Amino acid sequence: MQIKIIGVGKLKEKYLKMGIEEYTKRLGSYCKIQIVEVPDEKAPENLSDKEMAQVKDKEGERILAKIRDNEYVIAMAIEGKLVSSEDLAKELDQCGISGKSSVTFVIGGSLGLSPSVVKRANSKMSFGRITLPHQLMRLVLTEQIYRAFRINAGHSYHK
Ligand SMILES: C[S@@+](CC[C@H](N)C(=O)[O-])C[C@H]1O[C@@H](n2cnc3c(N)ncnc32)[C@H](O)[C@@H]1O
Repeated sequence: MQIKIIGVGKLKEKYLKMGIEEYTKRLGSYCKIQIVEVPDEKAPENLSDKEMAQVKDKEGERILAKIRDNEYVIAMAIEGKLVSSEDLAKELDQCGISGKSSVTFVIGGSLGLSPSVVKRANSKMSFGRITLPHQLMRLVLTEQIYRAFRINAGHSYHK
């Protein structure tokens, strides 16, 4: 299976880079994993609603340009379907069984995802009603994907 994570902006913090590197290395035994970064738009505090929508739309266009037609897209969204680690494992397993071998997770920028990306997504997944910074979300998601593969393989790790 091919897993792609699309995120907005470059990772800044060393601890996040190190964590993501560790889990992508571990995931190498289970799938092909690719992290794709698209450039972010400047989003100062005082943007109007219209300007915020424009920022999200521009980032959204860049995200959509990285998604091929055959990819099963999971949009990460606070208001999406609440899932457990087992639910994520099941969704990935189901993708494998039904021949969807390219699964792409999309994480929005600081203002969230554009409606066009949400429309393209096959499902909308939430890790709880808390707001995680988008760069930390990349690390949490990488760990959860690793956990999901361990669960599906029946390997110890998940508690
Ligand atoms: C800082 S958050 C964006 C906050 C924005 N107000 C919103 O409602 O989307 C950046 C991105 O991280 C992801 N994210 C943050 N917390 C999440 C959560 N609890 N569950 C799923 N995705 C989350 C989403 O993809 C979101 O677009």
